[in-house]
Amino acid sequence: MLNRPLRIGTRGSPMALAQTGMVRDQIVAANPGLETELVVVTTVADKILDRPLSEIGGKGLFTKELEQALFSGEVDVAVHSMKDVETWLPDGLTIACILERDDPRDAFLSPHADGLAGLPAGARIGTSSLRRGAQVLMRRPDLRVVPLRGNANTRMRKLEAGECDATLLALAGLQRLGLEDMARSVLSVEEMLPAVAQGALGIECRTDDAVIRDLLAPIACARTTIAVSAERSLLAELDGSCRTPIAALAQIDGDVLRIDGLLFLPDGSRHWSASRQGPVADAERIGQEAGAALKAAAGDTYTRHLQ
Ligand SMILES: NCc1[nH]cc(CCC(=O)O)c1CC(=O)O
Repeated sequence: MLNRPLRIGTRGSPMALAQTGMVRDQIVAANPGLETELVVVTTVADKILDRPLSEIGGKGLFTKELEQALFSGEVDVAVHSMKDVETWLPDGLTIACILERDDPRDAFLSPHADGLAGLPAGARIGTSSLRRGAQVLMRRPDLRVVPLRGNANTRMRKLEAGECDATLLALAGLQRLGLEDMARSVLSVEEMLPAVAQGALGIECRTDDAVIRDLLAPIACARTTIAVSAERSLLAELDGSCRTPIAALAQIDGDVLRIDGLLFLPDGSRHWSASRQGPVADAERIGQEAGAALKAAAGDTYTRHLQ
């Protein structure tokens, strides 16, 4: 047991604060009497709002400052959207706990249509996500993708102001903000395969901090941990840079895990898909094989344009 308040590090965006509050409630419910303190840490992703993150480059744009706060002891745990956690963590830190996944799908927001199919040719989809942009263009090459950055609230404001005709946001994020009514529809995973780990929250801590790990263990979700490990193995195999549009979703049915992955050229003109399934116990290997299959399918194009 910890005889002082648990210091919980979080980004300061409305979505980050909402989800960290939910995680804190779960930690306290599992550890009655534990006191907590939120520590808001500003990351590069919160500071640079006028350029796509894929252009800013570098790894860990959402996580680096939180990880520094973990190393310095300023915080004991950091709450992340697993989607924002880089493929390889720094030595000494670990994701000690992944919580039960929320809906991994993307929501469609637009004053003009109920879904992608309802948009007229030339309509502008606002997104700075290479994955969403490439996937939209793959299905509707007649649409235009325009950059749209900022947190979810900012993006909705820009949509209302007419900077674009439609946008896509993670449904889980909208739900955590209590704004799921803003969604005109939810895109099926066949129409828009989600990002690796979308909808899953994780808690990072110092690897050797056994006291903290014991506090977190009871709220971990085994199924989500397995699904996310398969998806992250796919990502690791592709060694994705932030210029690489990749989508992947692992789903568990009984003892069987199935993973679907997609790799695209950013303009959606080409794509490669791979699916694998097998026993849940082999999650990492299945993810890795699907990643290897994607890489092999893309061949030269991968080495030249995507790596
Ligand atoms: N890139 C920012 C980000 N990181 C995680 C989510 C959504 C919430 C989640 O996946 O847990 C979002 C916003 C979005 O994509 O709409």
